[in-house]
Amino acid sequence: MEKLTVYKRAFKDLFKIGKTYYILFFIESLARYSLPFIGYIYMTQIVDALTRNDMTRIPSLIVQYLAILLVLQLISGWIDPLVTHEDSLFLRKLFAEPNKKMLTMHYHYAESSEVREELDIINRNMMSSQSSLPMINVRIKEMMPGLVSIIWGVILLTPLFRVDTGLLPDGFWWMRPSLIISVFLLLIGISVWIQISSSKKSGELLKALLAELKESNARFFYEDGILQDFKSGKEMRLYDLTEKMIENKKAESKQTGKLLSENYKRFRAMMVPTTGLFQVMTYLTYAYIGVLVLIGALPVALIIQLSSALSQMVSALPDVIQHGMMLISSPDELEQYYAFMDLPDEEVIGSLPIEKRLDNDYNFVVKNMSFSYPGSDETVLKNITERFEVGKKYAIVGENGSGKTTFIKLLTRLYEPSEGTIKMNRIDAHKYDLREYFNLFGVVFQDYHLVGFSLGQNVSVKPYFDREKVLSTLDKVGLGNFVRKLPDHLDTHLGTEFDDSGVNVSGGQEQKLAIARSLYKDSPVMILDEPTAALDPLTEFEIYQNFDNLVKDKTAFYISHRLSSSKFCDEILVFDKGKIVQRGTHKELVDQEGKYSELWNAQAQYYQ
Ligand SMILES: Nc1ncnc2c1ncn2[C@@H]1O[C@H](COP(=O)(O)OP(=O)(O)OP(=O)(O)O)[C@@H](O)[C@H]1O
Repeated sequence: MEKLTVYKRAFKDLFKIGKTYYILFFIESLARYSLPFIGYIYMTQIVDALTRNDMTRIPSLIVQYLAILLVLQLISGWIDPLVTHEDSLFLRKLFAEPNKKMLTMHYHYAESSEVREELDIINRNMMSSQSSLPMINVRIKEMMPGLVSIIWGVILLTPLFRVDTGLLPDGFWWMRPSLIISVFLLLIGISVWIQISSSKKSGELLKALLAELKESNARFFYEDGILQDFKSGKEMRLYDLTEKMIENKKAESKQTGKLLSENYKRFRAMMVPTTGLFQVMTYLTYAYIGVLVLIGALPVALIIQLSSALSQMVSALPDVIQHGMMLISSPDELEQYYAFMDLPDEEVIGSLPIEKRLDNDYNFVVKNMSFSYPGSDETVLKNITERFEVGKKYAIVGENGSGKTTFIKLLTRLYEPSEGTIKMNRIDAHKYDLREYFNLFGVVFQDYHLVGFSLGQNVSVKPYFDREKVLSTLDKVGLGNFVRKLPDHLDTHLGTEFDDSGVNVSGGQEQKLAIARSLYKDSPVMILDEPTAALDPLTEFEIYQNFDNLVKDKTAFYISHRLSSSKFCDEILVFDKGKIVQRGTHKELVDQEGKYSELWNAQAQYYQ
């Protein structure tokens, strides 16, 4: 993307997300920073009236001035709290954008470590407001007083153009305002150029510095995350990690602080020539205005207006230039931000609606399916061809890393096959609307996540839910009575992060909640990936016994390392190194030579 396009897009996005905030902010800034200039205008007029002995004008000038002052103060006083409120809403929305994107982008990007690292960097950049969209926002805020001063400065300096040049003494032709203003503009141009080149240098220095700090920053935020996560508290205590981490953080903060303050000093040093030049220009212009008044080419009263406008403008200029330079100094981060935001979304793929069927007749056929994870050369699934019948229970077994979970990710379309097809009811699965396709599956993954909502909301995944249905689902997984005994029943918060009256459940109970969530969804296909790993043997047995009742006439896939569980399934698929090497009932496979009997016998010997 071209630099200019990136900035245009960034401004557009900022104004889109923070439209109300910016409108209020502009009005408030205009009202607040115009106040002194209104004062200069009226002071000039009052002094002018006094010098002309025109006393009748003075009362009306004072009334006008006070009225305008009151209106402007009322506007800024009334809008100020609104701006603060809108500002915090706007920043929340702005910071949420990349995280929202993470939830809408195609899943394979969201799972890639590179993309997650990019999100981390983008979030860090955003939090520090050193780059990316929040940086532009900060610069706009910082530039605003200066911009208002410059606009007013230009307006108030216009009387210079009305100077009667005929009054200039002979030989003082060079004092013509047009010439002086041209020299003035030229000097401003030179200062801007000096400032631009020093800002460029400082930008490069800052970039080099940030690159130097990249690793230490990443470690700093990673350790921060661990220190803040109460779940890591057990290990932190038992392995005495807290002290070490705090020491590391102190050392890193010290090093970062030192590097940043050195850079700041260098930056200040670069500013010296520009600030000096602006000062000299100010003095020269004061002298010029003085001479014009002395020779009678300008009314005395205008000294107030011209000199005040000039000093405000000249002191605002270096700031505006500096912030402007900072604003255009980080296109790389913006490009990185937009490369992330432009990753394809899930919705873009597939649009066919899925017929709602009460008989759950959704069948799946996998043909010559192979798969490698994006960016990896390893073929994780190799040429799989299988047909699955509606309403059957399938066990998926195999050693670690044999491809079981990956197969489920492809079946559920979290990933697309690299080769081959998955057909659902004889149509390519990727042609279906993805949201509707996802709804076909109730899944419990190994790394399931429950969130700090109420128990009822966790099971239903909805803010308002059918309490009877949730309780009967919890009964099915053996949690009903536990929840009924809690003082707040289904409204009890899961975990105590946000609510002290919440409940911390055991690993097994969490797993039961995750199973209940997938049952409540009542999808035609159930997938349970290691759903009983944290359950005690008795509960596990109960769940298996009850499995038919739990999944009813749904098609079910059941991944488990405890092979005894596969006995409850109609068929077993045995994965080995990315291939399905055996398929059949437990009875058929256990007596056959092959991977299944090998695994079965290996496990059985521990129970003899
Ligand atoms: N996101 C990923 N990116 C790259 N490779 C991956 C990713 N997830 C899994 N793999 C690799 O794919 C292979 C199969 O992994 P998968 O999780 O499907 O195995 P599994 O049979 O479910 O294992 P386990 O029994 O340990 O859960 C492994 O070699 C794993 O390292």
